[in-house]
Amino acid sequence: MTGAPHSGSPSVSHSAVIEVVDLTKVYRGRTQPANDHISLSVERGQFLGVFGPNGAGKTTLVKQLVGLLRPTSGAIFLDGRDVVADPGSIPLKVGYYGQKVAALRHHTAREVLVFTGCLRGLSVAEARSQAGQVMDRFGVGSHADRRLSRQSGGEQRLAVLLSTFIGMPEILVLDEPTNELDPARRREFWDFLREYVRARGATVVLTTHNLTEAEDVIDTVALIDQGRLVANDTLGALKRLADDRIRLELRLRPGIDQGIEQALQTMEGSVHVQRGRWTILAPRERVDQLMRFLIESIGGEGIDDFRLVTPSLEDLYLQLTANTLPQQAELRIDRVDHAQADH
Ligand SMILES: Nc1ncnc2c1ncn2[C@@H]1O[C@H](COP(=O)(O)OP(=O)(O)OP(=O)(O)O)[C@@H](O)[C@H]1O
Repeated sequence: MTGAPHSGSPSVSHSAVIEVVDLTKVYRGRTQPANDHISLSVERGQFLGVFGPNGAGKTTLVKQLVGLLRPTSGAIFLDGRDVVADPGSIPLKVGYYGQKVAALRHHTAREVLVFTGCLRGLSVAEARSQAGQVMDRFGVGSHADRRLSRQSGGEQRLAVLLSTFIGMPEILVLDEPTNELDPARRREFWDFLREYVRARGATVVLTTHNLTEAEDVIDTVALIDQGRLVANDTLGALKRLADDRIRLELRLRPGIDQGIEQALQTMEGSVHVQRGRWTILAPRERVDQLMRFLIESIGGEGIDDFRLVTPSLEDLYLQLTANTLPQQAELRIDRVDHAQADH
């Protein structure tokens, strides 16, 4: 991806809780920067989603935000304080969840939560009370007093993830928080996070590959590709920039596809077929006509399943990272049959 990032606001703001200024990180022994001149800001109460392909530089960025990695050049300010020169206040202000839990394996879930609370200035009684509440909510109760090393991967991560919230820090930096959580706990986590942010007025920076779930909570997007910030704006602004066509997803009963394929070619808009699933992108004003056409030519009984959706964060992501992920860049192509292209 080339060119300046799309941004609707100045990249650095003086009212920001987090300011990243021209940040570059080159790991020892590497020539390619993992973060390449990144500047962005996060306002108080804002929820920033940081996205990008594997190896794009997301973890490198968030580790520098919380003082765990030293920038090669550039600066980071938390509430106006230079993170590199003055790292002392970070643990009090920031709840950080990283991807590794190894160091805590010999402690129980409850200990991890209570220790964290005490480090953030709570009394033992208050830390115990907050730990009990959050563990009850996530059903940790039965294994709260077992060492993490004797718990499953998901249970270990959940305990460490929940410790992020103890002491109610005003800034959260969460690196892939829902990895390894089962679907019910993932849903519970997003609900909990939304409530926390509302109640605390918290500022959040979150990385995830789960764009569909993140879309419901984020305000702004930072898209990183090969170390560079390629897009930074509100979710709405970026989606409008990407595509404002409506997407019709359709699954037809076997044998129907052949009959309508030719007819669909005559329609305006993009058609994408993936192993029996049709995706049709149409301008908003043509959706009525498209639906009528499908019902008339196929009949309701020929349609197994369908949904009409506006472009998602995932569509936006695939479009903006199209240069890195060429096989997924179907949005602007008029007709691609992935079932054939895959072979
Ligand atoms: N300790 C390290 N030493 C050298 N290179 C590293 C180190 N950690 C990460 N890298 C490299 O820096 C780049 C960015 O890595 P980073 O972990 O920040 O990516 P990411 O966007 O978080 O990826 P993922 O989505 O896979 O977690 C990658 O090329 C990675 O191989």
